Amino acid sequence: MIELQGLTKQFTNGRGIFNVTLTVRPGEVYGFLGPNGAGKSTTIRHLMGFMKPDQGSCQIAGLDCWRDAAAIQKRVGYLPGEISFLEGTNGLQFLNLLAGMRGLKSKERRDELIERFQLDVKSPIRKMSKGMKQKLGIVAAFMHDPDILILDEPTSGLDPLMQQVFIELILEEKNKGKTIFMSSHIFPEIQRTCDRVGMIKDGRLIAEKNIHDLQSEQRRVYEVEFFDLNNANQFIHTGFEIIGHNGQRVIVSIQGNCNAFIRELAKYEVRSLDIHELDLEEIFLEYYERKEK
Ligand SMILES: Nc1ncnc2c1ncn2[C@@H]1O[C@H](COP(=O)(O)OP(=O)(O)OP(=O)(O)O)[C@@H](O)[C@H]1O
Repeated sequence: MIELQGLTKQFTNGRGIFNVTLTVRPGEVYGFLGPNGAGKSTTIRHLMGFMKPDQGSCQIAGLDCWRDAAAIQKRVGYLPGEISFLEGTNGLQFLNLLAGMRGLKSKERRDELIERFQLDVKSPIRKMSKGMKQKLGIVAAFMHDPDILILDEPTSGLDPLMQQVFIELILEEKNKGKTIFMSSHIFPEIQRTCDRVGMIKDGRLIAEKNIHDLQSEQRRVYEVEFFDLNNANQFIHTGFEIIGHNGQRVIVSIQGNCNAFIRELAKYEVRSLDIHELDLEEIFLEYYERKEK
């Protein structure tokens, strides 16, 4: 549904995106992760046809993002990273203007979204807070019920309650079979909504993972407290990766299958066992660190 093929854009300062190739399948929610300045917005601007690639191409639903930009902008629900609004309008006037441009007749979906996000649409846009403007941008992106959504840091500026409302909206859209590409810094929302994640760093896609694979290949950290100090001392020489040891307490890191570890542990009297599962943020940092070595 969304295809990027060797997408490259180098700015005069040498920064940009380089040879980005990825595919988002119909009905998939794809999370695009990366630190500040990694190239997420630049990639998204190419998808929306606002930038012409130096090399490579991108397509949405068979349309070329640069050549067929107008058709893409009409079809796709887009939330920019930084939204520019028309001066002197209020929220409702802005939404009406967009609805007019899209030839949108029904106001039902729009009003439902306004209600959900508790948006005061009568308020002049210049008086709106960052979060209010973000909610207005979300309503604008979703109100024409598009089957493809491209969202640049969609929850930026939203409070935790509204982040939750947003996650529920994404899950609903996903159930309806929508194709969603979204960039984010916020790991729990990616973890809860996305099927696959791509990680971009310095303009290059450094990893692409199915969210379940990412979770299953992840490392777990076990904190074991033995009854007997001798047992603890014995255990640390059995070949497992020990990342901490203090008296009867031993901290062990296990990648993947934990059977051998459980079998070894069963030989001792154990007072307590705590398991710490790395969350997506920690996994992501591990990936970055590995790539740096
Ligand atoms: N028009 C431009 N001219 C020159 N450099 C640019 C331009 N747009 C982006 N860049 C540079 O390209 C790199 C990628 O920027 P981009 O905005 O795509 O990053 P991002 O991943 O969206 O970051 P953030 O999370 O901070 O929004 C940055 O180093 C940025 O300074």
